[in-house]
Amino acid sequence: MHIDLETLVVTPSEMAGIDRAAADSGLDSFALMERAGQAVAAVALRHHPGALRFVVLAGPGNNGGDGYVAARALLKTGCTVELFAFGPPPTKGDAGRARRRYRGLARPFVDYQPMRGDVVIDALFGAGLARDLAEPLCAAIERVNSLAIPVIAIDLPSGIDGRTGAVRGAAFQAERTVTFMCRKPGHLLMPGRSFCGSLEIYDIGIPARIVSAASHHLRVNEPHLWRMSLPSAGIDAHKYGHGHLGVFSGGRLTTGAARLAAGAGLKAGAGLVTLLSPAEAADANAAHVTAVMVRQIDNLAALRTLLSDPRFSAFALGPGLGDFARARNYVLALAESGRPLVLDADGITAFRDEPDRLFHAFSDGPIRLVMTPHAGEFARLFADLADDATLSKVDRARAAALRSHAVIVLKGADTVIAAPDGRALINANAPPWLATAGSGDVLSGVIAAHLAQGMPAFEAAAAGVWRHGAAAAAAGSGMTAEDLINFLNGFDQIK
Ligand SMILES: NC(=O)C1=CN([C@@H]2O[C@H](COP(=O)(O)OP(=O)(O)OC[C@H]3O[C@@H](n4cnc5c(N)ncnc54)[C@H](O)[C@@H]3O)[C@@H](O)[C@H]2O)[C@H](O)CC1
Ligand SMILES: [K+]
Repeated sequence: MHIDLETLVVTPSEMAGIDRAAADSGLDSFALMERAGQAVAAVALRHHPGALRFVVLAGPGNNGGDGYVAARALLKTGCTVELFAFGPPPTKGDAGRARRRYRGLARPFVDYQPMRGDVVIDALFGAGLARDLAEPLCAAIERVNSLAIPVIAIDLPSGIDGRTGAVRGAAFQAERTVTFMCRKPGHLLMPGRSFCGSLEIYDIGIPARIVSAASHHLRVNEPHLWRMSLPSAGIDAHKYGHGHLGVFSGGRLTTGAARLAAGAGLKAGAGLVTLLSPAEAADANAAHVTAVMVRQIDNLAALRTLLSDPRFSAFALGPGLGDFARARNYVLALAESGRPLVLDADGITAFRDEPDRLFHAFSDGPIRLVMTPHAGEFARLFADLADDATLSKVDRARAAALRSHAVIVLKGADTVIAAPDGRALINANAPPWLATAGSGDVLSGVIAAHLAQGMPAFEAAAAGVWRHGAAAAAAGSGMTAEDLINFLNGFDQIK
C-alpha cells in the first residue's frame, strides 16, 4: 500500500509518539537525529556557500541536538561555525551524544551578537516548545529579524507553536525551514506559515507506516485527495448529472453577492443555475444575467413548490441575503427537503441566537450542510470554540463540524475544511490577494455547484476551496471577484 506522506500533517505530540514507536520498532533514534542535522547542514551549504559564519543557536532539547549535529557537519567542511547554547546543555540521550560529538566551542547564548553576514541555524526549540519565550530569547530573535539575517530553522522557527501556528512571545522570520517526514500544523496555519519561509521536508528514515499510523486524518488540501469524487472522474462520470443549483438573492440593493455565487456555480460546472429572487429584486437580477436564470421566490409556500421539483439538486443561501427571518425559514425548509446546502454569510448569522436549531435540522442522514464562515461568523455560531485560546484552527473547525453535523469551511489565508468524522484539511494554495470583496460569494457558488453535481459534502468543499485558490493564483494580483470566476478552470485541467 502506498502511504502518502506528502500531504500528511502531524501534530508535535503525534510526532513524539512516532519517535517512540520508531524507537520501539528497533530504529536507532540517534541515527534519525544524525540524518536530521546532516540534512540541515546540507541545506545551509547549498543556499549559503559563501556565508561568513554559520551561527548555530542550540536549545536544551533534541532540537538543539539536531543543531549540534549540523554544527559538527559544517565544521567538517571547513566553514566558520560558532555555537551558542541556550539553557542547560543537553547531557543525556541523543542530544547529549550529539553535543559530545561536536568538538567546537559552545558559548553562552547571551554572548551572541547578531552581525550582518551571519547565517543563523535556529536549533533552539522545535516540537517541544512548551511555553512563551522570555528574555533574552525574544530580544535576540527580534534583533536577528531586524537585521534580516538569513535564518534556517530546524523543524520550526523557534517561537512558532507547532500545533497551532501561534507565535509564542517572538519567533524567527526564517528564510527556510527544514522539517522531518511530514508537515506540522504550525507550518501551514497562520501566522506560523508566514514565519517558515520556504519549507523543505526531509525523510530521516522513519517508515511511512509508523508515521501514518500515529496521524489523525489531517492533511494539506491537494487534488488527489478528492479527484476521484469529481463529477467528471473517469468511469464514474455516468453517475452524475450536472445538477440544478438554486442561489438565493438578497433584496433590491443587495443582489450582487448572489449573482457572484450563481455565476461561479455555473462556471464551476453546475448544469443549470437559477437565482431565487424576491419580487423587489427580480428585475435587477434579470437585467444582469444571461446564462443564469431568475425565478421569483417570495415566501415559504413558493419555496416549497420549487422544492417539489426534484431537479433542483443543491442550494446556496447567505451571500447578500439580508433578511434573517426569511433566511431561517428557508434554511429549515431546505433541511426538511433533504437537499444539500451551502450556508454562508447572512445565512450563518441568521442563526446566531439559535444555532442548535440549525444543527438539529441537519442532524440526520448523510452530511448535506456545508458552512463557510470567516472567523467572525464562526464566533456567532460557536462562541465557546472561538473563545477557547487553547484550540488550534483545526481543532475549532473539527469540533464545530462534529457539533453541527456539517462540513465546516473555516476561511482565511489558511482555510480549514473539517468533516464531522474528524477528517480535516488545511488549504495552502490561496494567494494573499484572494482576500477581496465578493471572493467568499464565489467560493459558496463553487462548492454549491459541486454539491449540485452529486459530490459528497467534504470533497465538494475541499475541491471548491482548492479551485478557488487556484483561480486566484491564475488571475494574479489586482483581480476582482468577477475575474476569479473567469479563471475557474474545468475539472479536466486540475492536475
Ligand atoms: N522524529 C523526529 O521528528 C525527530 C525530531 N528530532 C528533533 O527533536 C525535536 C523535538 O525535541 P524535544 O526535545 O522534544 O523538544 P525541543 O528540543 O523542541 O524543546 C524541548 C526543550 O526546550 C525547553 N523549552 C520548551 N519551551 C521553552 C521555552 N519557551 N523557553 C525555554 N525553554 C523551553 C524544554 O524544557 C525542553 O528542555 C524536533 O523538533 C526535532 O528537531 C530528532 O532530532 C530527530 C527525530
Ligand atoms: K527551531
